[in-house]
Amino acid sequence: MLKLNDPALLETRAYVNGHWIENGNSFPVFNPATGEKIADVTDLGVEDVTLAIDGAYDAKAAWAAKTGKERGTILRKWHDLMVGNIDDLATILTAEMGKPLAEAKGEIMYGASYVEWFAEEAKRIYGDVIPGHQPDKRIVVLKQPVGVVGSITPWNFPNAMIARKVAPALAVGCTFVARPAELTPLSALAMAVLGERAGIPKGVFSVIPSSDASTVGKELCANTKVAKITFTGSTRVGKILMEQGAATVKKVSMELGGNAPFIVFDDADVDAAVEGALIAKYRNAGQTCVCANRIYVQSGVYKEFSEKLAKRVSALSVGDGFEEGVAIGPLINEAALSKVEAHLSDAIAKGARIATGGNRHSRGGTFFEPTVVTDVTRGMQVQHEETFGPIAPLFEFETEDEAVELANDTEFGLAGYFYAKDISRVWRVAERLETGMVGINTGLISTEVAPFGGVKQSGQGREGSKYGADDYLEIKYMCFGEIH
Ligand SMILES: NC(=O)C1=CN([C@@H]2O[C@H](COP(=O)(O)OP(=O)(O)OC[C@H]3O[C@@H](n4cnc5c(N)ncnc54)[C@H](OP(=O)(O)O)[C@@H]3O)[C@@H](O)[C@H]2O)C=CC1
Ligand SMILES: O=C(O)[C@H](O)CS(=O)(=O)O
Repeated sequence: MLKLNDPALLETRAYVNGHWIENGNSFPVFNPATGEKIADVTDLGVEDVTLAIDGAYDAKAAWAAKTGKERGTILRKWHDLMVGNIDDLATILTAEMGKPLAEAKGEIMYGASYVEWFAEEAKRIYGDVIPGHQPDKRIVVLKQPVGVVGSITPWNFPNAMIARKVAPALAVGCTFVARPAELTPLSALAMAVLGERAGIPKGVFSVIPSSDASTVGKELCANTKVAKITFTGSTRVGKILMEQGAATVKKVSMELGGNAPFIVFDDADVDAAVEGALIAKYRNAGQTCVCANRIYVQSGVYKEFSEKLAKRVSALSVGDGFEEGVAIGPLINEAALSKVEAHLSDAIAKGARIATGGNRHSRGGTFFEPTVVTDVTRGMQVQHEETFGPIAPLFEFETEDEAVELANDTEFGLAGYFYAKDISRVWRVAERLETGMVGINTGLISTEVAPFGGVKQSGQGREGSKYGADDYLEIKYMCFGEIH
């Protein structure tokens, strides 16, 4: 049993229209570090999903009629409760997802930062007044909430990925039905407990755990009361949802897969680049969409960088996220581990060499040694596929053009990183990278103040920043005639 200051935060019932419900069906949630079952969570069927959508639809008028300040005050209270319960929220998160407790606390603060940001933005959803096109005309543009939002999110950031969506949605007056990943529903349910305490009205925010993602997704996409689908996860599933949503012309926000290049130029600060690579690659054991998936190092610094990186990586501690000092937790499941091993064996078979790591960890289970692989070349899977694990594949390159061409040789375009000092090179490379986000001399770019999102097949829409509310708003143009 988890040791919580407030045991009520370990909620296993579904939260539908302000009611905590059980229906006799449940699915188990396991701790990936130990394999132990944490809890059995209510398993909702499509009829319950429809109930949640109906409730969100019925609640939207009154919620949108509140002032931005009134909605913002409730969101601010929600933020304060998340921060005030950070220890319990992080414990629940580490237990169900596996990341080290320090990273889990970081995620709680990161998720809460979106709630805080949009608590403030709620008062600033401005429209426009446009000079009329005829003497008697006056033109006004309103921004209005899209309505009911259906959300589907992944297991790797089970708090922040929901917070990054629900905060702007509620801030502008939308209502929200959240379906968390089957592997990690407890963080979402804890958010609902605190949302209820913060005063979010019944029906405005529901959490619908389910073991049947496909059926829930189909209902969210098909139900005409749902105005928008917001999704974070793989590009494969994002395409399914976009196709399913097309039948009712659903608005979509898609935060999809990544394949981030990390480029180290000859004029880089190599020590800084090593530190940047450590966080960009090994945060969440490499299970983030903005992880450095490919590391390109210019020949002049290749030996120094690869040796320094391998030395730092070999010292990373692997273990249960609750253990002091652990940097690398377990992978989420056996399938994730198999993908990591497949990418590694493919690279080795095609001539790559292991500089450190390369094996399942002696801890067993889904623990894997943080790994650095050198002599990686274009024909290997790690160049084109997202590994989603603690493997750093190093490619050597000669020229800037070669690096940019290699970096852009992917259907993905979420994040990209590079280290260089020459200011002209910095601008040239940053402008040429085909990504939605670029880290320059930094390996950590995620923040609520900036627009998070991708191009190409990494998705569409932006989350966070002054741009983040736009995804949840419609523009209405009003033309006043006969004004004399
Ligand atoms: N751009 C971004 O911000 C992020 C992108 N990702 C990407 O997602 C992948 C890893 O996450 P992962 O969770 O495995 O991705 P998936 O796309 O498999 O799952 C994401 C969510 O979609 C649900 N889902 C799966 N199939 C369907 C379906 N047919 N209809 C509706 N929902 C469905 C899953 O449910 P369930 O798990 O219960 O089956 C889960 O809740 C990687 O590619 C990663 O890059 C991940 C996080 C952030
Ligand atoms: O799910 C993810 O991978 C997150 O988007 C990564 S981040 O926002 O924490 O960088």
